[in-house]
Amino acid sequence: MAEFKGVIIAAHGRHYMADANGQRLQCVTRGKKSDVAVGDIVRLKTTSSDQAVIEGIEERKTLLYRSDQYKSKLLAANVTRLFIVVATEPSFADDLVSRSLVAAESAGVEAHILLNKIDMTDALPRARERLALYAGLGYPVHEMSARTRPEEAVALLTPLMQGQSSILIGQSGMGKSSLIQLLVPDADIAVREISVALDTGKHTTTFTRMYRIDESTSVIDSPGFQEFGLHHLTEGMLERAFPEFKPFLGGCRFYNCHHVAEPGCAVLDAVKEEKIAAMRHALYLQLRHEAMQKIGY
Ligand SMILES: Nc1nc2c(ncn2[C@@H]2O[C@H](COP(=O)(O)OP(=O)(O)OP(=O)(O)O)[C@@H](O)[C@H]2O)c(=O)[nH]1
Ligand SMILES: [Zn+2]
Repeated sequence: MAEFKGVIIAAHGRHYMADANGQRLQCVTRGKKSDVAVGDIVRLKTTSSDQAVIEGIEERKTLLYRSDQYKSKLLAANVTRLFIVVATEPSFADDLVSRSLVAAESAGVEAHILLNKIDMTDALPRARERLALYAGLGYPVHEMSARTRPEEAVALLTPLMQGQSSILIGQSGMGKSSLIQLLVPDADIAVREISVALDTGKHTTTFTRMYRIDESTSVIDSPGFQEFGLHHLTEGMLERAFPEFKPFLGGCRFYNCHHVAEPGCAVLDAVKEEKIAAMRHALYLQLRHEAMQKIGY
C-alpha cells in the first residue's frame, strides 16, 4: 500500500484524525509513540476504509508545546500565528499571557492579543491599561466584541488570519469558543463528528482541533488552559523570548550573566529604571527556576 500525505486535524490522547484531500481518517501511531501534533503533515498508510497508520511526520515549520517537570505536551505544529484571547471580564492572568508570548517567541510564531467583550465598558479601561504593557513590547492588541459586534469581529480577524495557520488560546470564559463559532460557522458539527470518531464522549472541549477556512487558511482551537509550563526552554532561549531584554543583553558586566542578581547586570539596571517591567522580569526568573527543575523527558 502506497504512502500518502495528510494533515492532523484533531488529537485526543493517542488517537488522531487526519484529513487527506478531504477524506477523514482515524489514525494511530506505530508502537507507543505519541509525538504527533495537530497541524502536523504526516505520511499515512490506510488500514481500512476510514483508518490509517501514521508512518512518519514531515519536517515542521514551527512547534508549540507546553511542559511540566516530567513531560512535555505538543500543542500544535506548523502554526504561523498565535492569538491569545483575553477579556475585559472575567479578568485575565498576566502570567498566562506572558507565558503564551514566551512560547510563541521561542517557537518563532507571531503573537497577537485579542481583547474580547469590549461591550463590558466598566472593565474596559482597566483591561486596556493592563494590555498597554504588551502593546508597548510590540505585540498587536485588537479589540472586539464577539457577542455584540460579531460582524466587526469577523471583519477584523479575517485579514489577520488570511493565508495563516492560526491557533487561538485563552483561559476559560474569555470568549474563544464564541470567536471560533463566528469564524467557522459549522464548527459545532465538525466537532461532533470528530468526537464521535475519536470517541471522546462528552469531552468535546478537551481536544485540540483544526478547522480549514479556505485553501491557505486554517485555525486551531485549543482547550482552555490554566497552566502553561515551559520547563523545556533553556536559559538562552528564555532571555531571547523577552524582546524587551534585547537592547540590554550585550551590556552586562559578565558575558554569561544570568540577570538574576549579578553586579553590573544591564537587564537588572533596566528593571530598576523601569525600562523593563518588573512583572516580566519576575516571570523570567520564575521560568528560569522552572527550567532548572526539569527532570528529563
Ligand atoms: N458580554 C460579552 N460576553 C461574551 C462575549 N463573547 C463571549 N461572551 C460570553 O462569555 C461566556 C464565555 O464565552 P465562551 O465563548 O464560551 O468562552 P471560552 O473562552 O470558549 O470558554 P470555555 O469554553 O470555557 O473555554 C459566554 O457566556 C459568552 O456568551 C462578548 O463579546 N461580550
Ligand atoms: Zn545580566
